[in-house]
Amino acid sequence: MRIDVVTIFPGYLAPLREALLGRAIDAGLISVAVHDLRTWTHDVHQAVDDAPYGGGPGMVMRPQVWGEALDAVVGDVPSGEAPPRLIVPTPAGRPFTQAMAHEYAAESRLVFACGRYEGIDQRVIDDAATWMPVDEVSIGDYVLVGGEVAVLAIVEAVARLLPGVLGNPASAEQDSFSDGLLEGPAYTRPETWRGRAVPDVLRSGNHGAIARWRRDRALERTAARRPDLLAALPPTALDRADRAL
Ligand SMILES: COC(=O)COc1cccc(COC(=O)c2cn[nH]c2)c1
Repeated sequence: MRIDVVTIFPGYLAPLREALLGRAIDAGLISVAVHDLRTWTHDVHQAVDDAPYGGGPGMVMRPQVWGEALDAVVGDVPSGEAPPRLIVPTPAGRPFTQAMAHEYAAESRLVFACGRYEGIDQRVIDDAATWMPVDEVSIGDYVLVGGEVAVLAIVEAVARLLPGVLGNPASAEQDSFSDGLLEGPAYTRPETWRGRAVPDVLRSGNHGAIARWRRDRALERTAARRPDLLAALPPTALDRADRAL
């Protein structure tokens, strides 16, 4: 997978080259190119923003700069080849989910546009949408200073789904949300720690009982923390034993 990121703070994306993702890049599973948006400014101040039409606080990112940047970064899409998907992290976006992470993992190329200030001039999005799919996505209901942190989160969530990136692919299959529920509690040695023992069932070797116990804990946690996920489950997802909980 080829990943391009356009940002005014390229250094913010350095963590992509660490650890797991760094190894995936070295293994050639992912290529990451980070581009400084100011490359496409032409004034001495390298201005990337300007005052908002209609007034109001803050600044808006200029369309000319972004337009040239995306033209250059995306480049000419060879005919017959699918264009890359442009992903723009924004508080006003569609919620990013594990299902979307799987969709993105199937793409051969992703381009990320990191907005700042009050955002990018809407015409950049509207223009880009005429020649590639554009997703405005939110990683949560809060406001960051810029899209870079969101790109780190999205790239990590997507990259770990790519074959060969995770040492143990099974753990991606048993992710939280993979069965629509939150992951339950996990334990490792020692058997007792600060007077707290590991639940006996987990040491029983009874795999049926262990699976039941884990599902019960996942259902309890989901009901307590994310009743919305429980409500969204298809009726067939809960068996009789689940309902008895
Ligand atoms: C068209 O899109 C834009 O103009 C994006 O502009 C901005 C402006 C400020 C901050 C951000 C970064 O995203 C978030 O804060 C965010 C994403 N998820 N949850 C919070 C992006």
